[in-house]
Amino acid sequence: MSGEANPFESLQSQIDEAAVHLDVGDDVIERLKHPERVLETNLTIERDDGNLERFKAFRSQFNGDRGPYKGGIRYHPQVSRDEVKALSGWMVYKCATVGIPYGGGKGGIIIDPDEYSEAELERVTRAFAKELRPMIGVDRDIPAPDVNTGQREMNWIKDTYETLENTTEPGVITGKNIASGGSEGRVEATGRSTVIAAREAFDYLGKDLEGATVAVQGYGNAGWIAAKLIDEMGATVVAASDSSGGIYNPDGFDPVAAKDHKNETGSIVGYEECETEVTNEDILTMDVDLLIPAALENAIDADLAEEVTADVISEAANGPLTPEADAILEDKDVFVIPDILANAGGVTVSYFEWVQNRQRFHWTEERVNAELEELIVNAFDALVETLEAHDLDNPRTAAYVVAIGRVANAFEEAGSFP
Ligand SMILES: NC(=O)C1=CN([C@@H]2O[C@H](COP(=O)(O)OP(=O)(O)OC[C@H]3O[C@@H](n4cnc5c(N)ncnc54)[C@H](O)[C@@H]3O)[C@@H](O)[C@H]2O)C=CC1
Ligand SMILES: O=C(O)CCC(=O)C(=O)O
Repeated sequence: MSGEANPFESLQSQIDEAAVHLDVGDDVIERLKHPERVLETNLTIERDDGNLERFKAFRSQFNGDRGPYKGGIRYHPQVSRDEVKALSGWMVYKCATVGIPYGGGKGGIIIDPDEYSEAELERVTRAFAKELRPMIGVDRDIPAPDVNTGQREMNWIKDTYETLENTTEPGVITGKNIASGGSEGRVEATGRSTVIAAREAFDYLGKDLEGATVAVQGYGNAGWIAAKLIDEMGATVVAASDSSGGIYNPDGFDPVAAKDHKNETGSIVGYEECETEVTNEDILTMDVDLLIPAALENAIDADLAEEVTADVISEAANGPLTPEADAILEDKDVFVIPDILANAGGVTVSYFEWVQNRQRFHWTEERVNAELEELIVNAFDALVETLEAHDLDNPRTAAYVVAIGRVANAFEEAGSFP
């Protein structure tokens, strides 16, 4: 977590903003602002040099009213209990926004994966999977990738779970590689929904995506795929950054070649098509039509928000704006597609993966992408309908109005259990 804002408090204020537009009791809203439970655990593994090292890890199960808890696992030095709580809450409202039958969860380990060998990371991951085993399950809680985790870690968790449970249950985790039961299109899904949502927003605002300029903060799974796909849609990616710095070419550059450069050198910085190096702040305040923050929370605070010049922001990252920044951008008429819709492609295709695992069946990539497209477009339409029906200015508030309504409805319909 970067910056000063506490993401859990940001989540709660986003819920409060929407709650005033809903006919849901304060007691129910209060329930929807806190996780049901949080596991805090310590993982001790043997380093390659024979010494032991301890890592703190978390799994937050925020709300299960609409289905099993669902959400990724993050490896990062700045993981914290409150960050994991916030991320798990955003999962609840994300799944409700796109209408998939899940609640929300999220996990994380306080670790910088760059400092450890692959064998050490496998031991840490398997130790975490052992701790998670009693609380996860195909109908209970289904983890997935997030920052610094991917197919490799998901495969290890699946294998540990199945070994300890003496079963084969690939649907206990999503984001696996294809051979281990993964879905076509999952790797691309987060970036794909980010650009589908952006395309819909441009259409809604009467703006042309063809030739529109784009800046992307963060060039990992979500960011680089968004850059590649928006380029394929006819927009021009002029700037991008990763944790080492940023690159800029006013005429645009090839996002795939920039990714190749990152794969070869560890960073996009130095990519030859972009002679100009820029800071992350430059990227976020650049005069572009579309800004895609795809790194971490709190990337844009109030001060930076004053400087933002993009017309549309599509939030690939979770929680990239502080609440103060959100309010400033609303005043400036920047159309912000909230994370709980823009990046919902990841969990949506995770849902498709889980469905395929349960069916013991494999969908084509065409089918995955077509079903994803339909769900994201429908969710965008519901957001716009709510925005207009409630005369709201902030698309995030509209998304929360839709999502909280659905979660509260599921809770109230379930009745009370003594
Ligand atoms: N992987 C997924 O399926 C999903 C990811 N997300 C969100 O997308 C965001 C990015 O996640 P991934 O792409 O999966 O992670 P990743 O680990 O693949 O990539 C993260 C990228 O952000 C960059 N970065 C980190 N700090 C930065 C900084 N201060 N400035 C600029 N770049 C910085 C890193 O260098 C890296 O390029 C996170 O907020 C995550 O929660 C959301 C939905 C699903
Ligand atoms: O694929 C999933 O289940 C969750 C992805 C995730 O962690 C997110 O959407 O933030």
